[in-house]
Amino acid sequence: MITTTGLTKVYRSRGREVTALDGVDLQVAEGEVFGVIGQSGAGKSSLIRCVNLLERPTSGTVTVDGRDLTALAGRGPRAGKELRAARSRIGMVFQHFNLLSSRTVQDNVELPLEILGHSGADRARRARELLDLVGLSDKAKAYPGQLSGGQKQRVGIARALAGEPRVLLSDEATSALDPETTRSILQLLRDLNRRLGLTVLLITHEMDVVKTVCDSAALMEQGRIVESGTVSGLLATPGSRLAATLFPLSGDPSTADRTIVDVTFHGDAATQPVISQLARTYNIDISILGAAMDTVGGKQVGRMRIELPGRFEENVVPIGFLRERGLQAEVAATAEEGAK
Ligand SMILES: Nc1ncnc2c1ncn2[C@@H]1O[C@H](COP(=O)(O)OP(=O)(O)OP(=O)(O)O)[C@@H](O)[C@H]1O
Repeated sequence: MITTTGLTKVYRSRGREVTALDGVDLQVAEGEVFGVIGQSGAGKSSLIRCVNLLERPTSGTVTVDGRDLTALAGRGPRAGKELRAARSRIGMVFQHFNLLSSRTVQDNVELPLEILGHSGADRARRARELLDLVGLSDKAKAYPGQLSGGQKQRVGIARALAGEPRVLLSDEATSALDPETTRSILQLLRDLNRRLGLTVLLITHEMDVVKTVCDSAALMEQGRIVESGTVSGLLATPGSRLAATLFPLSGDPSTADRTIVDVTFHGDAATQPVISQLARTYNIDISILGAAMDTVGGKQVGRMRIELPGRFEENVVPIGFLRERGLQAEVAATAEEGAK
């Protein structure tokens, strides 16, 4: 649904150049919630602003729903009109809501429809439907100043949906909200994704956001995507930094008389009593040093750090047993030798 190839953005100001995007190749599949995570300055905002051409990329292409937006932006006066039409099919939700304080909630939601030239009656009907969808029917006549942060963001989401977009871009939509409100807004995005088949690309600096709603994720650093994939695929990738950050584990490294193994559970394997089977089959004592289980994108996943008695060579068979049962089992770094 969204593809970028070699996307580059270089800002030039006062003789200085800042490369915010450095050849980003991104692929977001239809109907998924895709999260881009990274620290401040990694280039996340530049990426999302280039995806809907709010910002002109320096080079590279952006295709949304089969339309090459970069080509539309480049073809003279008519291009502006075509680009606006294509953009109306991409909704955008902002961190600070960007509502007009002098307009009522309903008038804020109607705004994009006004710009698209819909009649008054049509606009009002559509705005009421959208407010109903985001659970704010009773606030139609209120002004933004009378709403809580979460309610303002619901208005922002209703407005983003006015043009019946197939894609929703979310720029840190929950960063200004408290944890409980964050959860309810993420739940709303998830519901909309499912009910409307909406593809959602969101950027965030919060791992919890990725954990709660994303099917896929990418890690961004210094203008580049350094890891990306489905969350369950990343969890199954040895050495994945995203997986380790989603499920951090602590515990000392393996030594001569013990082997420390990090086990990743996902899919069917997450619900099987594999650890007790392992202990029984090989008659070994297993210590659990740390564990993090959670629901990611509606599926149970998790990681566990366990200790097996004896050095690595003596535990090859038990580790094979875990892998045979569909679990990812990695030996944590040994004190002297580094990772096996
Ligand atoms: N309009 C601009 N002019 C010049 N430099 C800019 C501009 N916008 C962003 N940058 C620079 O580009 C780099 C990436 O910024 P960007 O805002 O895309 O990152 P980010 O990951 O979204 O960070 P944050 O979460 O802090 O917004 C930064 O070094 C930033 O200073």
